[in-house]
Amino acid sequence: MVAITAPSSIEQIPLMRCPKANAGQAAAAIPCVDLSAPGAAAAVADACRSVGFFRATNHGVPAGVADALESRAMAFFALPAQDKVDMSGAARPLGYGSKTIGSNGDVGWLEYLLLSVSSNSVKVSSLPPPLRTALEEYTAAVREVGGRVLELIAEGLGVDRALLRSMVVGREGGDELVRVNHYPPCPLRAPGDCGVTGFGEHTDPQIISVLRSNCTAGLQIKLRDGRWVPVPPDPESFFVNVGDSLQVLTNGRFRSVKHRVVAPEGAQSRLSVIYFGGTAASQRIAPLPQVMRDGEQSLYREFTWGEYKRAAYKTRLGDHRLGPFELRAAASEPAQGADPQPHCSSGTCMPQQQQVAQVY
Ligand SMILES: C=C1C[C@]23C[C@@]1(O)CC[C@H]2[C@@]12CC[C@H](O)[C@@](C)(C(=O)O1)[C@H]2[C@@H]3C(=O)O
Ligand SMILES: O=C(O)CCC(=O)C(=O)O
Ligand SMILES: [Fe+2]
Repeated sequence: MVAITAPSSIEQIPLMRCPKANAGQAAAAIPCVDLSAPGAAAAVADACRSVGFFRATNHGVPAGVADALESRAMAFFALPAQDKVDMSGAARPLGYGSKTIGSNGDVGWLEYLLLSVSSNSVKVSSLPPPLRTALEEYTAAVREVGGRVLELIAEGLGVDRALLRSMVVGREGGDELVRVNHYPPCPLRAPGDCGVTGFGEHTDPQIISVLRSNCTAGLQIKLRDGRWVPVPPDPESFFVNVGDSLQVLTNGRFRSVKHRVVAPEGAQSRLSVIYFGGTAASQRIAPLPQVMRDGEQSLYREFTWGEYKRAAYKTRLGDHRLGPFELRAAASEPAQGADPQPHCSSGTCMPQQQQVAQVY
């Protein structure tokens, strides 16, 4: 057993190895879409089909809105651990969390706030008022970006422009979340070619996710050919990813992208804010009839967002959550979900589970 002592509010977490991604390929692999350009709908649909992820520019959100949230959030995370819990409640799953993600044993080198933001009220009573205000302003702005992207996706798919947006934005009983993740600099070093896991590989269960980060790198996405590439940070852009629900709504034409975060090795923290656009619990998640070709069968059995969310929250982060809902082998990925050690070139890495058990 190796004792790891780390400074600051994050004391000890199991060391998990997060293989380094292929930096050389990043820029070319990540589509960039100017949301205000005439061809934006086709470009968004292309990006969702090919990668399931893109960088969005010309989104119309003033820099000050995100900057204000960033500074308020950093001030919050600098508070003593007990104050953060007292102000937000311990994550179950909403609230303040540190090192644990979800309730099924996942850990990462991070602390976070996970909030429900439907109808634009941040439902945590005792957050510092300036943070609450910054969160509400940011949420209103990022929701608009999400809504615009959903309109563009609908247009790109050739379905009614309002169809997807109305499942998420302003939807009665809708399920929108905002997550603020803080990854402090990590003093630990994983052996071989690996970093320390900030947030383990996973797909997002919702329809879409819209992410904004500060200048500190760490996010990686998995391309369709299996390669992991780092996402160069760009605080002026938003990064959009396809969630599991959109994969189903398009009958697999768009694929929810696997992504993960490696903890920062330098002196700077990573701060990311993600808006998750989910729908109402009663909403049926099934391929949109307008996208289906004649005679095309659904790849998934019928379910509602409520059913999927309940099932998803019983899974581990890296599990293939859509697996139990798939009807045909064609739609499936390896049943075990996360690769044991997908791309560690040193060849010395072990499956995460064993690492957790072994290294403390
Ligand atoms: C391990 C888990 C954390 C998560 C719920 C889950 O059981 C599986 C999905 C995870 C995820 C990933 C995307 C979002 O960050 C999140 C809020 C979500 O909706 O699904 C998290 C969940 C969480 O942190 O509670
Ligand atoms: O923090 C990040 O950059 C990504 C986090 C993430 O994927 C998530 O919270 O679901
Ligand atoms: Fe995610």
